[in-house]
Order: sequence, then C-alpha cells, then structure tokens
Amino acid sequence: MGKKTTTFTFLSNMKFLMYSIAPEFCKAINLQLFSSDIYHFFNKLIKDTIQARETHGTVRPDMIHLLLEARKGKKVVDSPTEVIDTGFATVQESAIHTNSTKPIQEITDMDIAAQAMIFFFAGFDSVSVLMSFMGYELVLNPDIQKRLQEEIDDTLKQCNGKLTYEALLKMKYMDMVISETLRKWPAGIITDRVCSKSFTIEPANPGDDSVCLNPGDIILIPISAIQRDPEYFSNPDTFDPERFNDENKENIKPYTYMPFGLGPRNCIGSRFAILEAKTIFFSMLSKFNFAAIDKTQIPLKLSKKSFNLAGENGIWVGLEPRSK
Ligand code: HEM
Repeated sequence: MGKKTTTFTFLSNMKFLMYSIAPEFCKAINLQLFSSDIYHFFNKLIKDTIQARETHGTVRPDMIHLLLEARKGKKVVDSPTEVIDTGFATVQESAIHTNSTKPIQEITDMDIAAQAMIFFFAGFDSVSVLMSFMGYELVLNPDIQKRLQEEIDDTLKQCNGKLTYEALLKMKYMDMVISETLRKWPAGIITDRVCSKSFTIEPANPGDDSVCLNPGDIILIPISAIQRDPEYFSNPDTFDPERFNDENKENIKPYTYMPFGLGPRNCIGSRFAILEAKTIFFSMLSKFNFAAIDKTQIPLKLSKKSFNLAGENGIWVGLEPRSK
C-alpha cells in the first residue's frame, strides 16, 4: 500500500500540479488525488482501530490517541523543556496556535483517517529519499563515510556496545552528514503558501519590476533551487558536510535552508524523520561499508517521471561487511 500511495504516474503528477495552482477549482470538481481503494484502505483501518480501542479501552501513546483526546476537547501541548537538541535541520512547532481561543472544531473518524493517511504519505517516501541519497553520497565520498564510521565506532565504545537515544543525538558528524543530504537532496523539493494580505516585493535590481501579491494568490517556494543557489551555498553541487560544522552553520543565511519548510505549517515529522535515518545509518555503517556496484549510476541521472526525487533507474548501492 505504501508503494501504491507514493508511486506517481503522469496523471497523478498532473493532479498534484492542478491542486497546487487551482485548489478551489479542484475541490469544486471533486478531483481525487488517490484511487478509491487507497482511501478505502485508510478509512477502514482507522475506523476499525478506533472501534477496537473504544471497545477494549486500549490506550496507546500515538497520534490516534492524541486525536481522540482532542475530540473530547483535551489539548496536548509538548513542554519545550523536555526536548533535547534533535539536530540542526529539525523545525520547531510554531507557537502561533498554542494559545488560540478558537473553539476546537468537531473531529470525525474521517478527519482522523485523513490525518493518518497524510502522515503515511508525507513520511513514507520522504525518509526513503533521505536515506537513498545519503547512501549514494557515502559511496561517492569514501572519506566522509570513513569519518562517520569512526564517530559511530567511538559512540558504540562510549555506550559499551548499546546505543542510547542521547548518544545518537550527540553525534555531531552524523548530524552534519544528514543536514547536508537534506540540503542537496530535499525530499520536499517545493512547498507553497496562499497569500493572506496584500504585499509588494520591491525590485531586487534596478530595472526589475516589483511583484504585487494579492490575497488568494498562490506562492510556490522552490526549496531545492534555493538550497542549490551558489549565492547561499558555494559550490552547491559538492556534497560537503562541513557547511554544517559549529562554525559554518551559524553563517547560513536565514530562510535559505528549509528542508522541512518554515513557520506555522512546517513539517510535523522532522524529528522523527531524522531520528529514523540516524538510527538506520548507525546500525548499517557499524557493520557494513557502502560501495558502488555495477548498477550504481555515476553520475546520477534524476528521473523525469517521478513527482519525488528519484534516480532514473533507482538508486543502487552495495553493502560489504566491514573488517574490524
Ligand atoms: C526526510 C523526511 C521529510 C522531509 C524532507 C519532509 C519535508 C516536508 C516539507 C518541506 C513540508 C512542507 C512544510 C512547509 O510548507 O513549511 C512537510 C510537511 C509535512 N510533513 Fe514532512 N517531511 C519529512 C518527513 C515527514 C514525516 C516522517 C512525517 C510524519 C510522520 C511528515 C509529516 C508531514 C506533514 C503532516 C506535513 C504537513 C504539515 C502541514 O501542512 O501543517 N513528514 N514535510
């Protein structure tokens, strides 16, 4: 089901594009992004889960539980003091709605199913893209791979062979490599916003025109192009984790690095995504080297058919056991 939901055909690419540029029109003609069996699968899964929990009084600390609590009028807000540094690329929840006095709107089973589906859709292929491209870059950059493995071996020694959450998050080089992968290969290549207030962007250079934005206008923000702009990141096509060392990361111009978006609608899964990728790379690199195989395409050609970042023939890397 994951593959089916995130594999895009020409038609689904067109539907996404239509929704980006004319969302109201798409809603009016009831344009469906996914096939009905996908909607049916998620609807049934969530309805059955809610029913089973309510019948047996089961409580699990997960998103469905939070939404069921919200339905009863209980709001759960994380205390920021409980959160440790989860990585340079992670985004924080916006405080804008925390103290909102707006009444909580009724949450139906369908709303919960829709949230579950968007979590699945937004979190499935995106983390796979991050890990595929990071693996590929490690193949092309053996020095970076070796340094990361040294940090992994040191961390394992300090934890007496049993990795902890805190030790994983303290790994500076791991965080630098992940941050650089998210700069060069952001899974969300573009995001959008709807203008809510009239605004004029003044000309950047003499002779340029100003741009007037009106409420309702849709603005596309090309995350990938901004993160590859040589004005903000020198030699942008070079994979260089040093951009994110303690000294250099302070000099990154605000709003030029946004792999998880920015502001009140930023990615809700950034910490989870980074933790997932760090855990998997830690485990794999402690036992294996990533190496090129016959199918590894160098240089990589990107697929023109896919909505998401993907290699033309997929991304292939080999694993060889490490000799210690
Ligand atoms: C490397 C992995 C990921 C990347 C690069 C990524 C990137 C993004 C970006 C760029 C946005 C748009 C933010 C904005 O417009 O400001 C977004 C939104 C979102 N992401 Fe992620 N994401 C990732 C993983 C995940 C995961 C694991 C989940 C869920 C478990 C998730 C759930 C969401 C949701 C629900 C939204 C919509 C938020 C809203 O509209 O309020 N993402 N993500």
